[in-house]
Amino acid sequence: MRVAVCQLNARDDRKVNLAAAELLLERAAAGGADLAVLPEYVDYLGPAAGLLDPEPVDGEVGQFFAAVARRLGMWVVAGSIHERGPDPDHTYNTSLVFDRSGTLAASYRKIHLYDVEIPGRVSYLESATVAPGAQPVVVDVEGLRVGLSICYDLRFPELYRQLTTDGGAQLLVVPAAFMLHTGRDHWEVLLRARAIENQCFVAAAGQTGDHEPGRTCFGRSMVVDPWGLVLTQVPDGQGVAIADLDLDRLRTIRAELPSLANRRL
Ligand SMILES: O=C(O)CCC(=O)C(=O)O
Repeated sequence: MRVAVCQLNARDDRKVNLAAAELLLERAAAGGADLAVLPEYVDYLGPAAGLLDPEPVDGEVGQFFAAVARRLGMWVVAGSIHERGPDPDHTYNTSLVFDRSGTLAASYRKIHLYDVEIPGRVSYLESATVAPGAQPVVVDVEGLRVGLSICYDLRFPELYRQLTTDGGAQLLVVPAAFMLHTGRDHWEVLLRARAIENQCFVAAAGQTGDHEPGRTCFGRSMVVDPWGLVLTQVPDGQGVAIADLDLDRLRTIRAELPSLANRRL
């Protein structure tokens, strides 16, 4: 299984964002990727006032990614989009997974919402406009078990443990828009920790660069192997990085260092 992580700088224009995402997906497909992962909020990253009416998963944005997946014959994790929420004031932050025929194979609503106040650095109250999901999701991608998550979820190891032990995950995907302030110190450490402790591959696709209003994202999208080694990463700016997942290596690591089997509950 060949996996691509696509690093994007989404702005406040849905049409422009979708076109940029499509270009990155085309690069992933040209590189032979079977599965490509896009970042969180691939449809829109900008002032709340500029957000178009949020749609259901089969709205225009969903249909757009379905068509791209079908045209490229590639699995696509449309990182996350603004899904119509439970009331007019709240959306869901939802990841969509399309198979090679463009059929929606799974969707996952971000469970952990980013409500953080670091004076002078980060001020974010995601729960003011987003309703949380409640259901962890693992999807079968041609025999590969893929656990879904979004951005801030990365700080909650119990979610990934559940995806792995209950859901049988072998690959954990993390679409994100990690900010520069936290990302530069925490992003890679957290991704490698989730990979090591769950003995899973991790494919993490981040937003990069500046976004209105005043948000700068860290980027550094990467694929990590179950030993915690970074197989590939995207430098600053938009781009794609591709890695082959060797499932024999995953099985060997789990057999030789059986920390999942050695858990004491
Ligand atoms: O956890 C972090 O540091 C960043 C999380 C974030 O930006 C998000 O969930 O949108």
